[in-house]
Amino acid sequence: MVFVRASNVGLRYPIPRRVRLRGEAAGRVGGRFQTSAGGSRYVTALDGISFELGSGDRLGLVGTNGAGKTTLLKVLYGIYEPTSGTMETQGRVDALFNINLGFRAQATGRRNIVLRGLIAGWSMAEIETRMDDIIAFSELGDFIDMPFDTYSQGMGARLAFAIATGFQPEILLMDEWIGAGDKAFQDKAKTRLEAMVDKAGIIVLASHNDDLIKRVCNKIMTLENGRVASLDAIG
Ligand SMILES: Nc1ncnc2c1ncn2[C@@H]1O[C@H](COP(=O)(O)OP(=O)(O)OP(=O)(O)O)[C@@H](O)[C@H]1O
Repeated sequence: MVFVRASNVGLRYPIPRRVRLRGEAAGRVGGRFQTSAGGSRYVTALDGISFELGSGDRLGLVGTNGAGKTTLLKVLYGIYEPTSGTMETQGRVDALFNINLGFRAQATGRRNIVLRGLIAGWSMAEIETRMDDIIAFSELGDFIDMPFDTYSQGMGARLAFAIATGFQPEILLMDEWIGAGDKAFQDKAKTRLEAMVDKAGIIVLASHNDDLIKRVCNKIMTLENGRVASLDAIG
């Protein structure tokens, strides 16, 4: 069974001692500055976040700059442990929220496919059987044997998307990366995402693009300064 369960999740980033804050009025963007009883200072990026997702759910994360969307994706992916509350996920998770994350710059596209497959827990034989499909979907042709750091942003995005979906994650986490692909690729990517959802996966998509959210998602969560302002079904 595939699920995501967030219970009262909080995440605080420590503020280095050398940083001097001059007490400006609270801004419209970002998390909240807080000071603990012991005098340590934090940016509270997530505060009391609770929600549950099951098979076929596609959650759109929206909110102003600094509202906590990327931080929530990172907690979901396991990059950060919540500083309070619990985040439980069941299912194979892959992420597409920083195109360069998890790629070896000097390795070829082909080698990166192998490395990502191994990290996701697939055997070499299983990786080989998916390799042609991933390369074909990326449309990189001979560029697949060029080093990753020679790719344009959109080419990197194509490979990242082809890999993340090619290894059939059950939970796919994404942000604005999709804007990096050209129009033809975005259409193709959307069709592939829909097919993935049909197989009863979970998608969490953080975006400022309302159209994209409406096309892909069935739930929408608005974050405000790290808190859930609303969580609604759409569609
Ligand atoms: N490494 C860090 N150290 C300190 N504060 C951080 C760090 N990373 C993020 N923050 C803060 O956490 C808050 C939430 O940031 P986050 O990147 O999650 O926002 P976001 O909703 O994804 O924003 P955007 O729409 O601009 O991408 C912001 O106030 C940001 O300054």
